[in-house]
Amino acid sequence: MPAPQNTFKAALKRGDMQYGCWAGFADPYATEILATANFDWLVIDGEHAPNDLRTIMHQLQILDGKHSEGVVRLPIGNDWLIKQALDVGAQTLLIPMVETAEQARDLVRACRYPPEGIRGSGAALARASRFSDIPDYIQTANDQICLLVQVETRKGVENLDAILDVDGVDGVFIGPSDLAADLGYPGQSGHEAVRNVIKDGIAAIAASDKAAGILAVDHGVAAEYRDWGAQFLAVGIDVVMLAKAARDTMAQWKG
Ligand SMILES: O=C(O)C(=O)C[C@H](O)[C@@H](O)CO
Repeated sequence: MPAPQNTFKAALKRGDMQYGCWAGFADPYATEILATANFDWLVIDGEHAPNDLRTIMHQLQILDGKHSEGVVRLPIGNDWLIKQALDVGAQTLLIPMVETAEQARDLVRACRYPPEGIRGSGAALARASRFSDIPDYIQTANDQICLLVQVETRKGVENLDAILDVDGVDGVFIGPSDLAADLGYPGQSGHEAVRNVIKDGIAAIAASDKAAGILAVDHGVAAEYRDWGAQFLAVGIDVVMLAKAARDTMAQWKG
C-alpha cells in the first residue's frame, strides 16, 4: 500500500481550478466546519495564525477522508520544520518568502527522502506512514508531496523565471499583501503598480509547468486573478468571514 494519493497535486497537474480558503483559527473544530463547504484546499496557516505542530496535526487528522486538502503553511522554509510537518502527515506545503532558485532547490530537497533529498527517515513512528501501516511509505512518499512556494517580494519577482525552472516545485503562490508592502505600497495590493506585477507574475507562472496561486477575499478581484491565469485560488479567510459577519450582525441592532 503506497503513500496516500495527493488528489490536490493530481488536480493541479490536470490543470483543474482549485478553490481554497485560509483556516486561521488554529482549531480542528473550525477547520472541520470549513471542510463542510467543500473547498478544494484549506491553508492551515502556521505563519500568521497561532498554529503549532500539534494543532497542525489535529487539523490534518480532521481533514482525513474529506474533500479539502490541508495545505500546511510553515512560518519559514527550513528543513527541520518541513521534516516535522511531513512526518505528522502534511502532503502539501506552502512556504512563504521564497526569493531565489537556490532557496527553492533546498526546499525540494527538504521535502524528499534520499537520494533525491535530505528528509530524515523517521517514518517508522510517523503519522505520515500511519505508524508503519504503510510499509512502503518511504519508497512512495516523494511523489505525493506537493511543494508550493510563495513569491511575494521584489527580489522574488526578479528571480521568478529561475524559480520556475526548479524541478520539484509544483506551484508558485503570489502573496499580494507582502508583495504590495515590499513594492512600497503597504496595504495596497489593488494599486495599479502592484496589480501589474501580479498580472505579469501569474502569466509567467501559468506559462510554466507549475500552477499559479493567489488569494483574494474580494470576489471581483479573485475572478480577475482567475482570468489572469491563477489556478489554485484562495477566495476567503475564515477569521475575516467571522469578524465581518459578527460586526454586520451587531450593526443591525446597534446601528
Ligand atoms: O502576502 C500575502 O498576501 C499572503 O501571503 C497571504 C497572507 O499572508 C494571508 O494571511 C492573508 O492576508
